[in-house]
Amino acid sequence: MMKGCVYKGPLQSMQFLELDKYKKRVFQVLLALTIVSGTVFVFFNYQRGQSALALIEMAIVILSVGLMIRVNKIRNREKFLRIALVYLTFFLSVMMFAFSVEGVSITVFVWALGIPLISYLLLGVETGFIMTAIFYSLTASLFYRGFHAHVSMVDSIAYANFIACAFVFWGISHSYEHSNRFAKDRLNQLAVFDHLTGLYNRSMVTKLFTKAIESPNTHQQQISVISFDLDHFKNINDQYGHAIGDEVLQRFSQVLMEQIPAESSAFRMGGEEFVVILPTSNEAKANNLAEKIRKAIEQDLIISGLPKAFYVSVSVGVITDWVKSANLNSMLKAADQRLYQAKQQGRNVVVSHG
Ligand SMILES: Nc1nc2c(ncn2[C@@H]2O[C@H](COP(=O)(O)OP(=O)(O)OP(=O)(O)O)[C@@H](O)[C@H]2O)c(=O)[nH]1
Repeated sequence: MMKGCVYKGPLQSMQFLELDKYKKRVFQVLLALTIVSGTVFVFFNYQRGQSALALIEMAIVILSVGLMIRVNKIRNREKFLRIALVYLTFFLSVMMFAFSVEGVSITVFVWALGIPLISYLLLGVETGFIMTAIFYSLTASLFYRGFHAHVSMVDSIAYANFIACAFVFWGISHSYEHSNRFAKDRLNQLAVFDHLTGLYNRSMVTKLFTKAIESPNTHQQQISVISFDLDHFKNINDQYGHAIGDEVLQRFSQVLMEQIPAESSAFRMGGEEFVVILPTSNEAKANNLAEKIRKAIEQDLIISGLPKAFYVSVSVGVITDWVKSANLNSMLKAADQRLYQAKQQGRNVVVSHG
């Protein structure tokens, strides 16, 4: 079985992880809650003579209003995470300041339970973990500094409950964000790659073709589309079963990945049909590549579990066009017509004219 296929297409440079909409929503909710509760606390703290705290709270309310107006326009994931990190650091520092104010009620520490929740939901697993570790440690030291002298007054069971609760909140936030990321990665994978062969799936053709022709300095160049269709594949399934048929598809995909150059991409279009997009190409280059792949497949294909090697061949259609006039649909259509001619000519051939 083929494992760990190396993708040669321009995957690395593509931003698949679009800005998580839910993180944006969490941020908006946090901002809204900060504006409402912050305004209440500004009045409350001003009334009881805590003007320094009231002033800092007012600053965070104003900052939150500003961000609330801007946050919807942020499209870039990294930028969003940077802003969220700076905001949350400021927000949690204000919380720490509130914990350290002289004469503060012990109940104010209950707000610390929200630290892992907002850190993980906004910033993800790694940064969420670091933020929680830092601000939980600060909370613990501020609690110790303010209350250790009166610790006999504190109900020790309530104290233990609070600590246990803090760790439960941390653990749940961590595992939730972790499984959420796993599910998101899996979804991205399913949306992009064919599950059997690991090649790009059909839905990626338009995206990667557009990316190839829109790359800088390609305007004066040519691009090729190569269509492949395994010959008499139905016979393989009928003769050896679908599992062996699947293995042939995987082995062919492996050959494709080994042969195509780094800047190109390979797709499984469905069944036993494959396409390669070859940027910065010309007719000779595309033809040579198609021939090389056809010959590589023509060799004995050794499949595990079978008593002897058997032959597999592929028919190929090639089309090359100038990038400035290239159109994906017409190129795919032309490559398929040539592929059809290859089948008509008896299979196991490359057709690049006609
Ligand atoms: N094992 C396996 N078979 C598949 C898969 N998808 C499609 N097929 C089979 O691929 C076969 C395609 O057969 P045909 O379209 O008749 O083509 P062919 O036998 O290759 O004949 P030519 O293309 O004319 O050479 C069918 O038997 C499908 O069931 C798959 O994922 N796994």
